[in-house]
Amino acid sequence: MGVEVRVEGLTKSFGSQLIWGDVSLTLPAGEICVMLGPSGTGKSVFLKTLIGLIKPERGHVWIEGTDIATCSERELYEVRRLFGVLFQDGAMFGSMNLYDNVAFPLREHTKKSESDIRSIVMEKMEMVGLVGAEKKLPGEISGGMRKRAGLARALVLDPQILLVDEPDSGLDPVRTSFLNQVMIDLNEAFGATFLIVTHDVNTARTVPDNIGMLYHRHLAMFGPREMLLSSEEPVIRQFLNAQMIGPIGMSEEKDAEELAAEAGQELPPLPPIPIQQLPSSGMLRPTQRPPGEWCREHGVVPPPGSFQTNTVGAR
Ligand SMILES: Nc1ncnc2c1ncn2[C@@H]1O[C@H](COP(=O)(O)OP(=O)(O)OP(=O)(O)O)[C@@H](O)[C@H]1O
Repeated sequence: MGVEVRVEGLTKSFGSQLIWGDVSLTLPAGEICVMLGPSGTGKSVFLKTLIGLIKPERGHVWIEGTDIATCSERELYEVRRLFGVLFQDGAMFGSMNLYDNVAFPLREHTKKSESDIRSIVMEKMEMVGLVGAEKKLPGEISGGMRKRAGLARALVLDPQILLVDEPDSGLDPVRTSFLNQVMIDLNEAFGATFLIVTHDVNTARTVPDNIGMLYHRHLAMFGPREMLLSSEEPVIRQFLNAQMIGPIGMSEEKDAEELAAEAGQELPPLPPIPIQQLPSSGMLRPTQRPPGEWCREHGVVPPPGSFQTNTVGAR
């Protein structure tokens, strides 16, 4: 079972540049969360702060009673064992074949025998659909395969928390869908807590249990998927529906002139909320809520056509 990550009042600047301030949210144990936001809003900085690679000026990141933001190096080393991380480019060693890349954390951090290492590596390679590619070098395979190899490597130490930075960058929509399915199946199998940073609106709409969005140096919203997909909040509505009308412009925020030019323009209606993607087993994951449950519990009427199986992006 994954562990909860509780973020309280987190603030980070580089010099005089505030990246984001007063960010508070909880990644619930075992759930899949997605963090969205226009380019440059500090999503990668947020991931790095969660594993203590970047120190915030203020705030806390609580994991099993340890505050990553203020703990000692020794405590940090211990807590980091709970994490698996997939960086944007897969961060593979170019001169090592995939087998050795995936085996690397086991050889570095454990005293396991080579035969134990082999069985773990092959198990994870199978989970991400890479059996048969063990001898290939990272430069000889596609971007999608590199991401899956990175995922296999992030899993070998059985992490309780998995951080994934832009799994879809550079992938076509079909490969993105495959990778999403792999992550959902892994969440079902291991129950780790997932945080996925993405720009892909379809991924954000169909994969996670919760969605957050960083915008304009703060956390604009964080909550259950159905809450954000039914939200009328302009920034959330514009981003999750990939629309041009709204407060977000090319340079993050539109200026007064741009906003005035849009005054009176009618916003398109909210599109239907798709069904959340299921694991390959076809059963709900342990932390997955039935379609429409959040809306019913909160008296929210979802947009017409919501939760019908034929919605684009749903299975
Ligand atoms: N180590 C650093 N020192 C100084 N500034 C940094 C550092 N790391 C990131 N930044 C700045 O922080 C801001 C946020 O960067 P970050 O990469 O987190 O954005 P992002 O939301 O992940 O963007 P994208 O979606 O384009 O990947 C950028 O302006 C970046 O230049």
